[in-house]
Amino acid sequence: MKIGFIGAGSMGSMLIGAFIRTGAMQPDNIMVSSRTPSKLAELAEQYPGLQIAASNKQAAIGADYLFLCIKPLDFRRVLDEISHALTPGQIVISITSPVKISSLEEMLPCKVAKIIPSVVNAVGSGASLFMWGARLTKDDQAALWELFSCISRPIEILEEEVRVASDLSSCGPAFLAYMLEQFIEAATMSTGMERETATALACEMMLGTARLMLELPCSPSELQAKVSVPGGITAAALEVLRKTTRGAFLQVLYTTHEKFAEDLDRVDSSLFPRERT
Ligand SMILES: NC(=O)C1=CN([C@@H]2O[C@H](COP(=O)(O)OP(=O)(O)OC[C@H]3O[C@@H](n4cnc5c(N)ncnc54)[C@H](O)[C@@H]3O)[C@@H](O)[C@H]2O)C=CC1
Ligand SMILES: O=C(O)[C@@H]1CCC=N1
Repeated sequence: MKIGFIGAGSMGSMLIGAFIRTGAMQPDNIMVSSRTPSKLAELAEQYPGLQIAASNKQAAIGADYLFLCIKPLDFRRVLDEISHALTPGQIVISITSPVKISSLEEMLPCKVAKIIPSVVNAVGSGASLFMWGARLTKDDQAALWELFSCISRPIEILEEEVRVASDLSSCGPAFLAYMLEQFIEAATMSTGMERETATALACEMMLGTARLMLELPCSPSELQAKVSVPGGITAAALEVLRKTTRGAFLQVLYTTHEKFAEDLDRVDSSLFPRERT
């Protein structure tokens, strides 16, 4: 078994670490290439046995799975380097939303899957968003599903809904971290509570809130009702929160979708410069 990774930034390193820690991958089976050599040295030191590739092509040759953990506008260069080294039986996994499966299948001779991870997969939590390329067999799909089950909850989505799904699953941790930051800041500023205490309370609360909604299960409104004693403190404060944040997430989604539409155009022009511009 050979597993190649191209790109060892935030997501490449996260996936390698999570797969190794859960025993889903052995370091000896992994070969990584990246534009940033310091990241590669760090990974090799952290996971003895992991191999550093001299080039992207070397990481690609003979890999059963090849993860492309690079940004959308880096795809053209990397695909040009590796496309001739790939064969039909290999599986390329792209983790980036604006590069379409159809584009990858047009440019590569192998099978393709698009799987969007989330930073929270680092702790075996969160979802991974699955979109299948046309060349994958049922066995390929089952094997990828099992692999990602070790670090996340795989959820199949339509490629057309990748933006909103990524907003919830992959951008979401940043959005909620921002809101927690505001909550913690308010607690420490207004009462003088230690930041460490406020942070621990807020994090445990967030973890428990999500678990309760999934495990009980209950809807967000049911959970609000459970906590809000009639005429009590939470109900009064929720009114303030509703007024001050109304429409905030519609604005957030409007922003991500607008940026995504621009990215799709830029990626398409970079992948197919003559044909489609
Ligand atoms: N950061 C996140 O939470 C998530 C990111 N993604 C997607 O994952 C992709 C990677 O994101 P990050 O890891 O956060 O970015 P990053 O900037 O941390 O890492 C990108 C890596 O690609 C390497 N690279 C660039 N050009 C290269 C080339 N020609 N050859 C070899 N390596 C090259 C860079 O050296 C860098 O290590 C992006 O497309 C992003 O949209 C998806 C889900 C979540
Ligand atoms: O901010 C970004 O563009 C990436 C996509 C999903 C999460 N991070």
